[in-house]
Amino acid sequence: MQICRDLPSLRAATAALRAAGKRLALVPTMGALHEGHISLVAAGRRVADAVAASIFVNPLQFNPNEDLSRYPRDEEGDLAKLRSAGCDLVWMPPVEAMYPPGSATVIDVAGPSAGWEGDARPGHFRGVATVCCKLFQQSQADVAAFGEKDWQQLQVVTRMAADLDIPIRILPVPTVREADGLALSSRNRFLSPAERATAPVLFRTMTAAAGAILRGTAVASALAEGDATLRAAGLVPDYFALVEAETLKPLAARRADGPMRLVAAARLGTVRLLDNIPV
Ligand SMILES: Nc1ncnc2c1ncn2[C@@H]1O[C@H](COP(=O)(O)OP(=O)(O)OP(=O)(O)O)[C@@H](O)[C@H]1O
Ligand SMILES: CC(C)(CO)[C@@H](O)C(=O)[O-]
Ligand code: BAL
Repeated sequence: MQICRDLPSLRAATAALRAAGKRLALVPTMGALHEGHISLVAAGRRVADAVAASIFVNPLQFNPNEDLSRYPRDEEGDLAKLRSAGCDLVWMPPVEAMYPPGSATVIDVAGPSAGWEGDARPGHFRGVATVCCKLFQQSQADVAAFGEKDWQQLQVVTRMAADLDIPIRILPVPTVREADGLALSSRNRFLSPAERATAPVLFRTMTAAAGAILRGTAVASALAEGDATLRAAGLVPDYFALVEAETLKPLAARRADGPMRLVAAARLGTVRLLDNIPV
């Protein structure tokens, strides 16, 4: 497994793969890797000949009041996991290599960036879209794997790549969950044992609300009941909503003309849990 920390060495490594006729899959991450990330590497391996993972905690997608400084980092553990997952290349640039002095270009994706995470974390998707566009250009990958766990991010990145005519396929990968339903996330390590025991209520409540909507319960009452269940369990929801799957536009009633998604974010102690399921 080759480790690249500067752009010339990444370019040389990917050029060699292309010269050998290999298709490259990119797995963008912020490190602190878990089985969710490893499933992205496995998905990449299924559709390409080589997999490059990036590890970069992107300051541009954090607000000043957010948890950039306490974002978990574990370079040694991450590299060991990627090696045993069969990853071929790791791109881990320092911040100055990603954003050299004088950098002045950002990417704003309207449409799916609006609302939900876009409201809760102003500027977040500008940072995500900008760094993903740079990662696509730097790696020249054929495919990029993204987890469905960050559903809105997946739609923003898909829209951005299409709008900017970037020749890359965005590959969605299903959410990996603990046995009790909690979606794996690097931030779960900050849950206390009591909070960890409570956390699966989010997935259970979403599943119940999706079932109620499919059985014909009015969308507003299914969502209100879900919100109340979360609050009763000690979570503080930022949102609990039914949306059009691709545009993230809120739905006040079931749609018959395309896929729907239930999206939710809720705070539990100092941790913000994020999840979504199809309806
Ligand atoms: N449980 C999961 N199942 C599938 N993919 C996941 C899962 N968790 C994260 N991913 C995907 O891994 C990629 C990198 O995500 P990231 O490094 O932010 O991990 P994370 O665990 O979501 O961390 P955090 O939520 O604390 O930021 C994204 O495409 C994300 O959707
Ligand atoms: C896609 C990503 C690696 C961009 O920094 C990040 O938002 C993440 O880890 O989901
Ligand atoms: N998974 C999205 C990365 C972030 O929380 O900033």
